[in-house]
Amino acid sequence: MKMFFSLHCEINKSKTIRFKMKKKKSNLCYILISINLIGCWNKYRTRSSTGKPEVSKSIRYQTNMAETPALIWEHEVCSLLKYGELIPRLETALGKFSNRDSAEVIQPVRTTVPLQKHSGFLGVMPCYMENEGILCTKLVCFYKRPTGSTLPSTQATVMLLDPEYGNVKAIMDGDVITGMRTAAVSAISAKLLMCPDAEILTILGTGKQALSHYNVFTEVFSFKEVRVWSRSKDKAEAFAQSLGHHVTACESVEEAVRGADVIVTVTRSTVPVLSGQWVKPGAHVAAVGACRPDWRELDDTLMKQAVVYVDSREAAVTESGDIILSGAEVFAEMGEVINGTKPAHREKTTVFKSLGLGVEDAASAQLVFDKWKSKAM
Ligand SMILES: NC(=O)C1=CN([C@@H]2O[C@H](COP(=O)(O)OP(=O)(O)OC[C@H]3O[C@@H](n4cnc5c(N)ncnc54)[C@H](O)[C@@H]3O)[C@@H](O)[C@H]2O)C=CC1
Ligand SMILES: O=C(O)C1=NCCCC1
Repeated sequence: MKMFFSLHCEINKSKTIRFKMKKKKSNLCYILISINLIGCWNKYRTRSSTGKPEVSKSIRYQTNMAETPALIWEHEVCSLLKYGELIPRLETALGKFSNRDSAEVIQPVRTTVPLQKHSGFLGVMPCYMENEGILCTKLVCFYKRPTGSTLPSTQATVMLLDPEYGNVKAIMDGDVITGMRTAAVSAISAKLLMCPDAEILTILGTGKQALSHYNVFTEVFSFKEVRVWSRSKDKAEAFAQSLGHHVTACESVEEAVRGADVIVTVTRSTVPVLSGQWVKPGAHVAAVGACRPDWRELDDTLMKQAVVYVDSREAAVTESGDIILSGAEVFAEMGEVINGTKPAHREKTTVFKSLGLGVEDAASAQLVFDKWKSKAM
């Protein structure tokens, strides 16, 4: 085995020898690979019989045989991901993203494939963080569901890859990651942009994102009052009751947002639901829905009176109907505020338009994987 291996390396290293021995090399490589595979399989079998089906990295190097990817299910992601650890990782990731240094983050605007027959989209969200050795992609389907539909409006899967070998290291549930990282980023926006004495939180929408936003906002901040609104009063009441007695269900958007210091919009609406005329001057709005260029949650009045922050400038002018159709100017990325290169106008009415970034998924997935590995050891 040893003799064959060194010969193999020589051939790989020297282009001249490769060229001269071309015919021989391909035959030889064939034999070498076969022998390596047999060697590898023997090692694999030995380990399997001891209960640990893993191929060592050196064997993988010779054969390009990958370890079996870890499968991390929803309940595991749920038990591993905690806002206390997630928020600092996301702050770092957003700061790096806004540096536009390709060794830190390469993350294009997501590719979106229309699923016309099903009124939905497949979003492909890759991200490479070279300095941290993180290569990740999320696949997320999201839909415009009709009223009363019980089908999920978003479903996601996240894949972590080894950037050197190209194999998949882990496939994990993406729904909990999407719920938690989106809410955590909104909480970061509020930490930076809401008035320091904020007392009233309003959540418009009562779905998955509404719940994750309620969870993180009440974990990180101490609001005196929480209000929720849904198009159906019954739904708003059921949601409020599921959260506890201190949450008020409101009949109209206006009633829910008047006087609120922080407003979270997490609806599937494609037309404006929140009007600037109801928003208290100095309030902070975290706008999470309306992630298509022709979808809206916020009206022109609000978009024009607010200082607009985004997660990504490129994504904002490609994907956000609220920004594109209102003609509002983007003032800064959240990462620029984190880096101190743009100010946080806490005293003004602010909108954080969230679209969701692959870099947020990458940072979250790496955190899940690190914790999963340390638990498995
Ligand atoms: N910015 C980001 O990173 C992310 C954004 N999203 C978006 O956030 C929004 C909420 O997502 P989920 O909570 O997962 O969805 P969900 O389906 O669980 O909840 C949606 C809520 O919106 C309400 N709703 C539906 N149509 C409405 C309308 N026309 N007007 C007012 N309310 C309406 C529903 O009753 C429900 O309360 C979606 O638009 C989704 O695409 C989702 C994930 C990440
Ligand atoms: O970032 C995400 O994940 C999503 N963004 C907008 C639409 C649904 C998923």
